[in-house]
Amino acid sequence: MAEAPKPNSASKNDQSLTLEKVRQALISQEDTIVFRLIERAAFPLNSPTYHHKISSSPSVFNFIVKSTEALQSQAGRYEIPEELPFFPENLPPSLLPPPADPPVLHPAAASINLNKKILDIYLKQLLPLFAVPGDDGNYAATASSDLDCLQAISRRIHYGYYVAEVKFRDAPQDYEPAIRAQDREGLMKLLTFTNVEEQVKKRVEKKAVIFGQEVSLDNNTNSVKQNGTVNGKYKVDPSLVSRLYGEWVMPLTKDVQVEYLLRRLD
Ligand SMILES: O=C(O)C(=O)C[C@]1(C(=O)O)C=C[C@@H](O)C=C1
Repeated sequence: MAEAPKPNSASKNDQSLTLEKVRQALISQEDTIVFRLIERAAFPLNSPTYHHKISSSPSVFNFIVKSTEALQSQAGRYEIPEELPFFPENLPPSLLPPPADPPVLHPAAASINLNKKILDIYLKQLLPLFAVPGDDGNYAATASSDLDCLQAISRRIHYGYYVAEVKFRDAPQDYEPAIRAQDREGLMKLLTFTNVEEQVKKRVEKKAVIFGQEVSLDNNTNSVKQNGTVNGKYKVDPSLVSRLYGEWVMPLTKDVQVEYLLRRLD
């Protein structure tokens, strides 16, 4: 029986890997990222989350993330190539049998992990932009919401493995010379589509407008005007979501692609 399509992931079936499907998966992941940012923005910054010691951990954030990752590792989360832990040290192994499907990616993917950088950017640059100052005491829920955001963003960025793989398979003659020359700049140029990036930024901004509206029963709810400008107050600032993609998510996805391609012929 044919498998139902999985729009959030194009990785399951080797034969079905096309650039269109991979891009479709990235579009679907945008929804997850925007919703999770909206959830996080419902809490204030709650800065004690990041420095209140708990048990042997330096913070509630650290405690929640490490404990959740240990549990999810046992349930097989990190057997999926694009799912990467933020604290990989001493994780318990998966209790599930290894995946039966043949691997889609070159083994080099396993050596590319930008999570340290993603975590640093998230905590130092993103959070202060998305979360309003304040402290409501909900530290565990805040940390858990942070992990939801981080996992969705990290997964999207490491999905660059599949984008790179499909681009390589579609045009090995274009990519091989740059790979052999280990030409990062050349590879970056080959895999960049400025028009697609502009569409992504516009679409995520629009999603933040649509998903982040206050819904009320009167007629004065926020609206997208016909000229594309927006009206009203949103749960997460739509221009920030566009900026998140333009300054961090897409550049890091491209870094993953370059790193993967550099090793693709090993
Ligand atoms: O769609 C692609 O071709 C991608 O490589 C993905 C992506 C992105 O991160 O959204 C990255 C680089 C391209 O310039 C356009 C978009």
